[in-house]
Amino acid sequence: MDAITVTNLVKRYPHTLAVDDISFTLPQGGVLGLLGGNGAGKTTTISMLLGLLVPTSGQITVLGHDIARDRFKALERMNFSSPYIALPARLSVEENLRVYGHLYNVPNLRRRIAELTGQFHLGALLARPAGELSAGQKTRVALAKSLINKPDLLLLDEPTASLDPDTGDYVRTMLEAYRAETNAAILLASHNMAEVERLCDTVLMLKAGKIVDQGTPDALIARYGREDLEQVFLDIARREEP
Ligand SMILES: Nc1ncnc2c1ncn2[C@@H]1O[C@H](COP(=O)(O)OP(=O)(O)OP(=O)(O)O)[C@@H](O)[C@H]1O
Repeated sequence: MDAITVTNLVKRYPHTLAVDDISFTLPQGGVLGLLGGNGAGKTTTISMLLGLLVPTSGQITVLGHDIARDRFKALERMNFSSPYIALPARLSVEENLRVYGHLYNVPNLRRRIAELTGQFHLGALLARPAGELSAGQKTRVALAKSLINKPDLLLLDEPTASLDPDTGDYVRTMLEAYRAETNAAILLASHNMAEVERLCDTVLMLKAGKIVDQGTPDALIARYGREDLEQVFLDIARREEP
């Protein structure tokens, strides 16, 4: 079964066509990269996949459930991390993980929190209010929260944006291991092309809300005659669209 099927999705704001008739699928176990410059429509697309924003038109099916009618059935099997959605600031890191764990009805929550504390090196942060953490520390907590219910689908908006190179590399290794262990599907919006090349098996290039190219990172690099995805991204960003 596909983890995500999006058909003719449109989101129109009063002054902007943020998502302009896009269609794609993400198979279970796949990792899909959503790429595009600032304002291309990545966050809007992710918000619609989560059911936080209502599409102007189009259909979204997540883990077999129509998001317009049945989103709570899908939401319990998915999770997300985004720098744009803050964790409750006054709760400690541990309280945050506990609250989210209860929201998702996680069995053996104490053990799950201990596992994530180890994986994300959160031991020294557990007692601190989430609002007092540095950007990179918040990102690590948000990623731990995103795995609390062992989701079958993980939506990640800029998952490593504020992490130092060492921690970013560690987190990428963890995401690869999580996918390999669980066959989860991952949708990743990122401006880090090396990260996308490493993690994603398929990439969608968005520009002004439209999919202007797509393929595996290797196929795109070959098609544009380039050496890496960063150069492909620049070619696409700088060309005039018809
Ligand atoms: N709440 C809103 N009201 C009006 N327009 C919006 C709103 N949210 C986003 N937009 C517009 O929709 C377009 C897509 O924005 P979106 O945040 O999805 O882009 P993005 O690809 O995630 O960009 P970035 O890389 O900068 O995060 C932009 O032109 C933006 O100005």
